[in-house]
Amino acid sequence: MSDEKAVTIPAQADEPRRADREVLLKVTGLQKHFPIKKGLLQRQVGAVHAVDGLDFEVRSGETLGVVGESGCGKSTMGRLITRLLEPTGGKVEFQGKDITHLGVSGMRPLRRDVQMIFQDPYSSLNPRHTIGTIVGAPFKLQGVTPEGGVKKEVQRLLSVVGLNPEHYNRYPHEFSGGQRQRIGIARALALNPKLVVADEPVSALDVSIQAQVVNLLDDLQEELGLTYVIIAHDLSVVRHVSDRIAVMYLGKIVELADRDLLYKSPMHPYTKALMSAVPIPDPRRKNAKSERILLKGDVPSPISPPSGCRFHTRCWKATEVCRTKEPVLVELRTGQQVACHHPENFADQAPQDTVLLAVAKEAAELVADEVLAESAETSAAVAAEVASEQAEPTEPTEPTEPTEPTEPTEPTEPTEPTETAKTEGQESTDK
Ligand SMILES: Nc1ncnc2c1ncn2[C@@H]1O[C@H](COP(=O)(O)OP(=O)(O)OP(=O)(O)O)[C@@H](O)[C@H]1O
Repeated sequence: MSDEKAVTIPAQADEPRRADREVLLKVTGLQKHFPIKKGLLQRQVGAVHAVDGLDFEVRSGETLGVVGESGCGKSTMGRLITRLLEPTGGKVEFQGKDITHLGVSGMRPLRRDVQMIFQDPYSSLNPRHTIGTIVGAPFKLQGVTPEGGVKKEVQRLLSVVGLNPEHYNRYPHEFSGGQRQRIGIARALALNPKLVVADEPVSALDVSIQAQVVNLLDDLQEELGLTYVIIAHDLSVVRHVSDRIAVMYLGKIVELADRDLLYKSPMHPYTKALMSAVPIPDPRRKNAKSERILLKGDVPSPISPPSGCRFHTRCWKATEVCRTKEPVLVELRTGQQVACHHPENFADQAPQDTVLLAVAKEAAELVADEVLAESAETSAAVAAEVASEQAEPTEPTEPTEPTEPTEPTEPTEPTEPTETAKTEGQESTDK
């Protein structure tokens, strides 16, 4: 079968800048707390804080990658923004319209514009229906008759995703995993959506097929002008397709950055740990020793998340401020927001707080020495680079970043390389 046929469409010239594009999706303070009920009376005894205050926006035509370990709330976030779940708090706006609490009938017209692709192509397709019925179902549900009829349109969609249109009458079991995911993609595209939320679209697939499906999504985006939110637990999946990446930890975004910035100089220690877990073919690192950061234990329970910075129980940089004060997600560098008191590759945001917590010392034992040394070095080097970049414009004495952090009690010294080097050095010696 024609499963892995790639759809190649030339890249579009002079794309508008991201900032000039329409904000398609805007999420403010988004929360989902699943109640925990007990006893005969089903009284609520607690809640799973699956998503606990997300703020981000997605602009038309861009791809936002969302990554994080299992259980950090990625899927719940995906279901909230597609309104398959009702948020507990916060706001979801689509094209400027508040859709947070729209009911079934209110959501109906929007269902055309927002579609979801699911992780498991085996369970998401009804085995008793032909792929013609499956891909044509959205037309039936929405009462839409495409030009030329449903069959013709379904066959067109099948060929768009690289499947043989002649296989219209076949059943899902006759297809491989990669082909089934293509069927799922064809179904999601049927109504010509604006936003597609793909929840781990390739993680159930064989590694050899993953790249083909990711490339297909990429090609379709260019051809159809789609906007994606792609959820993955693995940074390698989102690396090549995302414009920006949000890193989630225990229901929160800890870092949200332009893809290149994130890979070049991750700021949150959690991002750095996630990245070090993925072998990245980087020629500059080919002679480097193993830089793996092993994270201690599992993600803590979202029923009672840790105080302050939720990552402090596993972070090798955690100090008292991390335990007591929740860091705010702020734009420390243009295009890079981070919620951390002691970011990597940047000036310390709480330089006065240098005594490591006991858990941090334990966590540091799992971090390779090279990483700890590199942490100190790169922070100094990047801060120096930032300082020299900022020295180039006409006002060489102006040290401020374009966007000011909103945290008023945390005065930052983003461009002071010696401060970073000193703080990082202090931390290293503290260990
Ligand atoms: N319907 C539900 N009722 C109660 N708790 C839930 C429900 N759905 C998800 N959770 C919990 O919310 C937390 C976040 O789950 P979610 O599936 O969103 O995480 P995830 O990052 O997508 O993980 P995975 O990659 O394993 O799917 C988990 O602790 C999960 O057990």
